[in-house]
Amino acid sequence: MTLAELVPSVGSWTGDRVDPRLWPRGTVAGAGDLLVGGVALGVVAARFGTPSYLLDEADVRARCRWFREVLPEAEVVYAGKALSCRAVLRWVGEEGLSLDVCSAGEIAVARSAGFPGERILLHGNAKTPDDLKAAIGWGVGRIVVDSVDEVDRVAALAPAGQRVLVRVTPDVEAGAHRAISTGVPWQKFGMSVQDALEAVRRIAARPNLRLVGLHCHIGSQERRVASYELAARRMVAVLARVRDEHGLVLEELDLGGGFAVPHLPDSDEFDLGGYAARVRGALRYECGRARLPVPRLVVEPGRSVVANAGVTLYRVVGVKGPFVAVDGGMSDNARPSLYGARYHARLVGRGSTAPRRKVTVVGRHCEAGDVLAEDVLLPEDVHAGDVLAVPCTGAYHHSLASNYNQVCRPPLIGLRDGVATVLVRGETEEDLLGRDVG
Ligand SMILES: Cc1ncc(COP(=O)(O)O)c(C=O)c1O
Ligand SMILES: N[C@@H](CCCC[NH3+])C(=O)O
Repeated sequence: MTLAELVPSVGSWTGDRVDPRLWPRGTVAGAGDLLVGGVALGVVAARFGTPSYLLDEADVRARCRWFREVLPEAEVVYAGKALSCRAVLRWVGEEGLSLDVCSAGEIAVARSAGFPGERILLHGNAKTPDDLKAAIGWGVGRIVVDSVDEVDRVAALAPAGQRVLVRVTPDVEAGAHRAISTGVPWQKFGMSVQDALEAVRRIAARPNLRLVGLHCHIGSQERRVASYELAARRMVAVLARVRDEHGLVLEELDLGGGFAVPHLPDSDEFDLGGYAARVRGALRYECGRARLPVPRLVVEPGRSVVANAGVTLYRVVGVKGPFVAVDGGMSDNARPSLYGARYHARLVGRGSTAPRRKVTVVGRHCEAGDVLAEDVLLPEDVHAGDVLAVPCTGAYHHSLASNYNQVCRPPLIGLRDGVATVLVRGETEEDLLGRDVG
């Protein structure tokens, strides 16, 4: 499907304003529809059905370049848990990013995409023997050790010279929700400074392991640059203790990801320029004070690479009072129910001059909490059969999708230069029944 086939008059695509922070860059409104990646959303809904996840390739690539340009001194590692499929891994790999994985399954996708093992980091608080074997089988560059007793498990399987990092909990409270705050002592990831020093001691005693750095990830959907700056300062203090107590000067400092993305119109983008300046300054200052060389910075963005490049299309099934019910829900977007996340929605595929009213877009699942978007303004004449587009759905939607109520998971459609391509096909009832062998 080409742009020319879809859009008879590109000149008419200049209608109402589309918030460029919320929708994929280059999204154009007009003629009652939105053009994303050069493709009209109403046409995509008709061709591929609903619900469908859409992903703008140019936008994903632009966001990869944004990280590399703003942080030229850093290694940028895409956190594949946000959205992992072969096409996306090829795009981020071509844009020069490394990759963070946390399971044998994610390694299988990376392998199948031909993502070089050398540029992969393995994470996980409970890496199974299969995860470790898959990682080592693909020759992953680095393994991030998450506990003291994991050192022995990694060492038992690792080849000579395996590079490792130690994950530290810097006691910085961050993240938009308790469930995604990962830098504090009361959650399961990483180690206290004391345990990290013990892990360093054990790693140093293992001839096949080479400790190259420390890691922390303070949380997700974090807006405050100051939280990262604090984490950077605390991590340099740990680097200094590793040097003082073990005589090791580590070359890398991985400060993780978690950079917040805008979910609603007019919300701010993460201040990546401010992050670069303040983290850079903090590292220089603290390393100078501790007489340490400034380590190579590693960052691990997931959502900020793919979230706003994604849009989900739903078809309205019915309207009841304030509720507009659609043909998807918590099986394709678990985030409102998991984290109280809020979303925007917009009518696409047809224009409407009807006055707007505040509605709640709800899903089709058997849960009262199956709410996709609260308090959104939609035209009063929205009715069954209409198509709604929900932006900011590229991260942790496809990857968190389920078959709740035996609903099939939607396809993932790539959009680029006016062409829509299936990246991951939608599930069918045959897929569901194929596993049910009892
Ligand atoms: C270790 C690690 N790195 C990076 C990320 C990426 O986070 P986000 O997608 O919020 O950038 C996560 C997930 O929160 C993580 O656990
Ligand atoms: N899945 C979460 C974030 C956790 C990411 C991994 N530590 C989200 O949707 O925001």
